[in-house]
Amino acid sequence: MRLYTEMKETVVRRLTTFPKVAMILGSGLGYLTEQFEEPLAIDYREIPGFPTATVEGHSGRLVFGTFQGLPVVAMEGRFHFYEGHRIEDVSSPIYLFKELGVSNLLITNASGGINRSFSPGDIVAVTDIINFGFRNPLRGENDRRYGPRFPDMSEIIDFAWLKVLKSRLEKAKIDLKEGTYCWTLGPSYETPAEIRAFEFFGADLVGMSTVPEVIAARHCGIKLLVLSCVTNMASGILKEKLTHADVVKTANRIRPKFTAVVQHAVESIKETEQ
Ligand SMILES: O=P(O)(O)O[C@@H]1C[C@H](O)[C@@H](CO)O1
Ligand code: HPA
Repeated sequence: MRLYTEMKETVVRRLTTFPKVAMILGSGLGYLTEQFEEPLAIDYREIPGFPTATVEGHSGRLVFGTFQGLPVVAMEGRFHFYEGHRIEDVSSPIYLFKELGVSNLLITNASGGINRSFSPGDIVAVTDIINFGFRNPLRGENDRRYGPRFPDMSEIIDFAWLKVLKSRLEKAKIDLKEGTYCWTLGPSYETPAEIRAFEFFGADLVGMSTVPEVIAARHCGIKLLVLSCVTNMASGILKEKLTHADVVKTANRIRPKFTAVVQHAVESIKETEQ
């Protein structure tokens, strides 16, 4: 699509190395880019056709650099449908990554825990998704250069990548849970009745992002891993009020653990390629 080529051209003018790995950093998780060597930040407003990030905890920059010895790019802040973006704009960064030659994408988010065995501060590898946002970024004409009209969704993540990550984390004694993420539109948090319904349908986590990005990544064939930070128990479970300030606070509290898990996730890419 012309738009993605234009985005790429603008970005490429500033780059010396093309990224191999891309990351989307969820609410309060943008601090990860502090670990990048030789960082280069490009404001979303400089990229033609790129939406702007409006949510607190999402600073709105693409940060390039080296992380664990690999060339990477991270979105400090993502686009949510509830911000008023068109659904195809929410997923547009994925196609920019594809144009840049990215092979592996790590999507992260903050979420509410529905599964009672989860606690705030847990990190969960998302192994499946439920689209209760009822929007699909592939609606409209299909651009066959990126992928098929009807992409398969039977395995949303790269399980070989997850397997290596799990074995590394086990050795490092870092806990990683697994679960299904359910997307709701937001921006209001869910009601307790909605959470009971999502639980009935098999959801372990609830959040307001990620699913459009996953669909786009599957469409264009980028290897994917999804890590969710449980920032709170979902509505009604603990009888407490939910606030975005608390979401960002918990994401910050687990900074060392989250950073370590992402380091292992990127190291794992090297092992899956051996
Ligand atoms: O971008 P993510 O999914 O990490 O952010 C979550 C969902 C909402 O945007 C916000 C609610 O607190 O955090
Ligand atoms: N619901 C939806 N999105 C979220 C939540 C939640 O409980 N926590 C963080 N993002």
